[in-house]
Amino acid sequence: MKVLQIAVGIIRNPQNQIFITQRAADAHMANKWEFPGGKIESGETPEQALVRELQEEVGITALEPRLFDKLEYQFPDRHITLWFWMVERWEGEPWGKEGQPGNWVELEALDADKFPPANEPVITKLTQELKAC
Ligand SMILES: Nc1nc2c([nH]c(=O)n2[C@H]2C[C@H](O)[C@@H](COP(=O)(O)OP(=O)(O)OP(=O)(O)O)O2)c(=O)[nH]1
Ligand SMILES: [Mg+2]
Repeated sequence: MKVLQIAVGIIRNPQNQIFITQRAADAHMANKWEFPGGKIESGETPEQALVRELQEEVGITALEPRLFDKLEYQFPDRHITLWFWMVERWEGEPWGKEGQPGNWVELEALDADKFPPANEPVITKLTQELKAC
């Protein structure tokens, strides 16, 4: 059983849009949409991993990310811990740097069915927060 720690960024602009990317057809959770990010490597803090992954995958440097949520999820073949960072300031403009599709979507239009099942609670939390504003 694989045990993985994952750091991902919820990249949110002032118009309440979120930048999401699509996973490759040959990856775990193939073709699902995701918050960009990836595995925390040994010796890295979750925040360092987030900054590195966002540079590698979407070409931005996250500034002052804040931890929004931390979730555990058991897949049939792996157990993951997801660190979700809210990223509201960054340098550069996000794009699908590894050739993956990327899109800005309205926060209220985020569809949990298009994401891996592990993301459902965080998507609910995000859309509820918006209603509370
Ligand atoms: N990036 C990302 N991964 C997610 C999300 N939700 C979710 O369950 N996952 C899972 C899918 C994968 O099993 C794992 C992330 O691994 P990854 O494939 O992005 O890892 P990585 O970027 O380091 O890629 P690699 O080069 O090691 O393949 O977490 C999400 O919103 N974003
Ligand atoms: Mg990744």
